[in-house]
Amino acid sequence: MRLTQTKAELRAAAAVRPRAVVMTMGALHEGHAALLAEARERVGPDGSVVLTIFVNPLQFGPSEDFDRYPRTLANDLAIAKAEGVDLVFNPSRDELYPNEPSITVHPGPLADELEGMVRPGHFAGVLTVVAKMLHLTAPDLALFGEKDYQQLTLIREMTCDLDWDVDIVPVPTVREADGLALSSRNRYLDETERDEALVLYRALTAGAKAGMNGPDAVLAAAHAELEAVPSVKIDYLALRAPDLGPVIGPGEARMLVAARVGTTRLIDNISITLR
Ligand SMILES: Nc1ncnc2c1ncn2[C@@H]1O[C@H](COP(=O)(O)OP(=O)(O)OP(=O)(O)O)[C@@H](O)[C@H]1O
Ligand SMILES: CC(C)(CO)[C@@H](O)C(=O)[O-]
Ligand code: BAL
Repeated sequence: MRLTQTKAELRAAAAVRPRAVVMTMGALHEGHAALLAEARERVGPDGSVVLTIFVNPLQFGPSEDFDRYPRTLANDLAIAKAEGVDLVFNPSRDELYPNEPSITVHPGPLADELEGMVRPGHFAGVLTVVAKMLHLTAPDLALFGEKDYQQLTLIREMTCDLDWDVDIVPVPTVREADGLALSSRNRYLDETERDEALVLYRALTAGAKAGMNGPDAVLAAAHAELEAVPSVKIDYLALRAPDLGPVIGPGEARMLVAARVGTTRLIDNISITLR
C-alpha cells in the first residue's frame, strides 16, 4: 500500500484499471471498511482501490466541528492495509486548495433541503471536493455509503448531469448490533448520549413497520418514538421518494432523520415500502 500526499504523486501512481475510489474524512470505522471491501470485490485482485482521506473545510459551517473532527491517520492506514487498499491519498489543505477556490460546484435545489437547510453551503463544499477527487483519482467507480443518503443522491445527480463516466455505487449502512448507524461522530457521545442516540433507529424502524398504513402513519409512528426522548432535538424527519423528490403514491420511499444528541449531530435513513 502506498501513501501519497501530493497531487503529482497521485497522478503519477500506476494507472491500474479497473480503479475504485472510496472518499472519506478519515476516522475510519467498519462502515468505511465495508466500502473498501466492496470496492476490492468489484475491481478484483488485479484492479486498484484508492482511498482518499481529507477533512474538507469547504463543507463545514463556521460553528461546526471542523477543528475537533477526529483525525486518526495511523489507525486509518492500518484499516486501509487490512482491507487491501493500494493507494491512500491524504493531502494537506494547502495541497488540495492552494488558493481559496473561486469556482465551486453549484448544486441544484435538493442541496438546500434537509441537510442543506440546517447546513447552508454544505453540499456545494461536498460536491466541489468530490469533483476534485474524481478528477484526481480518475476512477471507473466511486463508492458512497447510504448513511449519507442525500449526499449520495446529489453526487449521482452531479455525475449524471455533467456526463462524468464514473459508476456511483451505493453501499448499505453498516450498523452497530443494536441498530445505531456507524459514524465517525459517534465517538463524541458519552454513555448516556449513546443510549439516547438509539432513538433515531427506533424511529426509523417504527416508521418502516407502519408503511402498510400509508405515509401519515409512518411519520406519526416515527415522531412518537422521537418525542419519547425529548433530550434528543430533531432537526428534521422527512419521508421522500427514493430520489428525494416528494412521495407519490405507494411503493418504495426513504425516511430521513437528523437530530442533535447533546452537542453531537447525527443523521440516519431507511428504506420504507408504502402500501
Ligand atoms: N455506517 C456507515 N455505513 C456505510 N457507509 C458509511 C457509514 N458511515 C459512513 N459511511 C460512508 O463513508 C464515506 C465517508 O464518510 P465520512 O468519512 O463522512 O464518515 P462518517 O462516519 O459518515 O462521518 P461523520 O460522522 O462525519 O458523518 C461516505 O460515503 C459515507 O456515506
Ligand atoms: C464525501 C466526503 C468524503 C467529501 O468530503 C464526505 O462528505 C464524507 O465523508 O461523506
Ligand atoms: N459524512 C458527511 C460529511 C459531513 O458531515 O460533513
